Amino acid sequence: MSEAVTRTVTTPPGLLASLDPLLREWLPRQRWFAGKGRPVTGFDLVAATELLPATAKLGLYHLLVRAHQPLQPGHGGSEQPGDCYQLFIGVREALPPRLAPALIGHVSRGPLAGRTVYEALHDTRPADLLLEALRTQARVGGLRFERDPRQEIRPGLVPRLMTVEQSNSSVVYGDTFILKLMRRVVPGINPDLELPLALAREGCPRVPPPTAWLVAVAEDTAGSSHTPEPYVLGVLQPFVQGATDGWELALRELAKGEDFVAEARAIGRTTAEVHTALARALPTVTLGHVPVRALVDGMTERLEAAVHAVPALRPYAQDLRSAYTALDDLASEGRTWTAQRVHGDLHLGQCLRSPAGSWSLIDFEGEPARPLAERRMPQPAVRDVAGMLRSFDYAARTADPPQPDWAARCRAAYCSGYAEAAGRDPRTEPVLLRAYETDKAVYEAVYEARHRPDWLPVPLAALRRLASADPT
Ligand SMILES: Nc1ncnc2c1ncn2[C@@H]1O[C@H](COP(=O)(O)OP(=O)(O)O)[C@@H](O)[C@H]1O
Ligand SMILES: O=P(O)(O)O[C@H]1O[C@H](CO)[C@@H](O[C@H]2O[C@H](CO)[C@@H](O)[C@H](O)[C@H]2O)[C@H](O)[C@H]1O
Repeated sequence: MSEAVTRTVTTPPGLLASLDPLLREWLPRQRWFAGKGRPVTGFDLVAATELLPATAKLGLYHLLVRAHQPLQPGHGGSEQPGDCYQLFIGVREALPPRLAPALIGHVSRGPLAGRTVYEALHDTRPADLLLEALRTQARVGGLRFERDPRQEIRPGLVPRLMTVEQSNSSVVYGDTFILKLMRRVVPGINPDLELPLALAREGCPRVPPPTAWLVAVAEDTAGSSHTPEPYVLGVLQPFVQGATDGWELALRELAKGEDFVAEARAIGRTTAEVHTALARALPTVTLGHVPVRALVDGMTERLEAAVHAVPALRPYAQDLRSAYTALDDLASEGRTWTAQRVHGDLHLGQCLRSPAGSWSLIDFEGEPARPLAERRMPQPAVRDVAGMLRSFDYAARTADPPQPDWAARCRAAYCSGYAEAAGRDPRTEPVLLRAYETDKAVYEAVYEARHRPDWLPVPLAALRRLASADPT
């Protein structure tokens, strides 16, 4: 094992002020920027670490910045603290043409005046530096690069930034590892590291085990906690070579007019294996009437907020509420459910099939918009099942004409596969399943209205079905 490299570093005063006007314009254009639709009016520096001095030919700064954004209209027009983002700022005299898409801008004042700054993850040297820091377990300023000492990282793997649509940014190293760098970050334990680590300890082969990770200790004055909790900023894990994700595969089969039942069954088995391992690895709790009431209240609140944000939901709202009250009624009759840690945002895109045909699950951070504490709470495993059932429906609706029978066959096969591996069939819990499917489709309606309005009819069609007396 290599010795940890510890460096203390200082960053030039006035660094953020000099970048401010450029970042205000650049940040909202990034796919991973969570505050779309509201301008950025300024920044607070949460942490800054110099990874390469800007005095050299190539400089590199690691920044955690909190973006100020005015509140939505109707909230008095004042500003809220806003989200904290992880940025990798490269500094050069001028950008070579291959880095043109990475340009942030030309700095006109302050310590970097006259230099060009850019998104450094596009560049080989900064990406190399991150892997090397993880390999050597470096400590730089408040940044801690850590790794599982049992896993080897070969030096010199060639990096490439992934170009897929994603909520964070990932760099693939030599088709051997993938480093996911979180963008919107909050202090505290991130389930995207916590759950794969717990699954690796259980020996669950269905989730790539974290090889190394990056955390930061930073005092954030906007945070409520006085003892600063570390931020989990990145996770390195083995890259599944030649993998196809379930979404891509499902669409391909649909286009060919082929069934997807064998794969749906295999994904069901995989989900159940992961759930079983999570229930062994981390605490489970029994949900009685009081916690179920809280759950139902949460679902109802999300529905009310969604109806406000997406008026097209209004005609179904009353009937959808009944999906939640039915669950509450069961709980008041004395029914209880086991809750455990779950994936939290499971859909076909989170299932990877290796060329040999085995499935893995990725991306355990949960629905990014929900608070961390909520994402880490034990929940009925049916929640993930509901997410997958929604995903088969999504896939079937991209076909022209939509293929509801295809979806129904996949949904049944998925539940059968789940039952084979878990020893319990999610369909024996129709009330719970309907409540969670409704909650997910409500989330999707808001997500689509915000990000992909053309897709809004997909969750709306599902909500129409779920609002009917027989939602099967
Ligand atoms: N271990 C892995 N092996 C191969 N590809 C992966 C792996 N992990 C993630 N990917 C690819 O990277 C994409 C983004 O990963 P994900 O964890 O879903 O990031 P995000 O949360 O930013 O959406 C996935 O859709 C998948 O294509
Ligand atoms: O990309 P993330 O994993 O953060 O998830 C978000 O985006 C997903 C879309 O990319 C969204 O998923 C919805 O669309 C999928 C098809 O593109 C479909 O398979 C899912 O079932 C559906 O929920 C996801 O909800 C959102 O959190």
